[in-house]
Amino acid sequence: MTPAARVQAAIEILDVYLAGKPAEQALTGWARLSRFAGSKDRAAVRDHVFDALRAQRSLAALGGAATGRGLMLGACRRDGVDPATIFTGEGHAPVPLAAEELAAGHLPAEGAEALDIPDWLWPDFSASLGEEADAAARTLQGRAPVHLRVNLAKTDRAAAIEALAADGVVCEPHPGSETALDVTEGARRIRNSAAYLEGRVELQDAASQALVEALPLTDGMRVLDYCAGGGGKTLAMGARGKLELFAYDAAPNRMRDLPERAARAGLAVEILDGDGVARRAPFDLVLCDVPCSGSGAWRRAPEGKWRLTPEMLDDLAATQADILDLAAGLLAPGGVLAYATCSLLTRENGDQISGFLARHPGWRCVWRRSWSVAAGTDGFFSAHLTRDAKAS
Ligand SMILES: C[S@@+](CC[C@H](N)C(=O)[O-])C[C@H]1O[C@@H](n2cnc3c(N)ncnc32)[C@H](O)[C@@H]1O
Repeated sequence: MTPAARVQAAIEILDVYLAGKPAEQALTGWARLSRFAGSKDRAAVRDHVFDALRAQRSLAALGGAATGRGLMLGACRRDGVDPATIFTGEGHAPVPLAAEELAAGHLPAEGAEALDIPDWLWPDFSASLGEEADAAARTLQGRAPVHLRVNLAKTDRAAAIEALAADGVVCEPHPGSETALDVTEGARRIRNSAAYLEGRVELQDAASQALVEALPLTDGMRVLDYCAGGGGKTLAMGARGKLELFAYDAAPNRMRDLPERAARAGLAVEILDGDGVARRAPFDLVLCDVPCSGSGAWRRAPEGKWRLTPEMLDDLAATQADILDLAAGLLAPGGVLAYATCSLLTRENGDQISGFLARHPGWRCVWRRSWSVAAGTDGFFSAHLTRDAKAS
């Protein structure tokens, strides 16, 4: 495919997304009908689509329309590419721009539009991040780094770097965590590398790893990952010591790959349903990596930024509080309730902790930390809560 044909494919996919289909499904639908597209074409089209989604609002302003063509025209204008070289109408290129399209478009207004944050969220976003708000929003307009977690139960960082390099994946240690690698070249080869296939490394953001590194885990502990999802943090916890590991998720289907991933990592994880959680309680540590806005990870999942509504945020906040209240009842005396989000919003972070402490006298927060996207990781928040011995 020519560069212009790739842009035309992105335009078509973006139109399907803008009509309401999730971007991944729109991409898969296009790929199915486009057997002629090679792997480089597919990767380039995907990059166009996700680059446009991260900056959907500002590109629509620059391109004069919230359509596939408007977004890709906005991208040309933003990147200093002459649109006439792409919108040529030759072969599979986008048809030439009409006079109205050429005349449309404006510089995005300073603030939420230029920074690609929904208007309704901007007050919350800027209050949560203070002086860092603009820089964080700008970071979220760009691509996310690719990080790996070295499974210390199987190898060490230096050996993992060497093994990955042999398969064309170039990495360097990431300062955010002792297990983290920053992939600087060859990210698309990771899934076929021997180190990945043999469970010596896993894909995981460095802040996720640091959050698990901070958990007070010691051998023999009974640990429940209460919102386990795909189990990224379950496995990271398992690599930290000889734990009795349990995983639960309200959507059990999300844990479907966990047994295979655990086996690859050399770990045993008992998957529980709701009754199983009650039966196997109490636990020494319960990690609640709760459902959230995902605002700290909007570089990876930019659709979340545009699909989030005030009502969804209200529902998420209520669920987060419910999960904390329920998980508190699953702990053994002296146990630790660990809360985590990949959110940048105070409402989902510090406010949840103060709300919990207000509802549960006798509990205190013994540790908390935020990770900013400016530090080259996803944005995360985590806090550890425990109950005073007298109150147990
Ligand atoms: C942020 S994701 C977890 C990601 C996962 N810990 C990881 O590291 O890959 C949040 C998870 O919480 C689950 N969830 C949502 N509501 C829940 C609830 N009320 N109780 C338990 N899990 C819930 C979702 O299905 C989702 O998988």
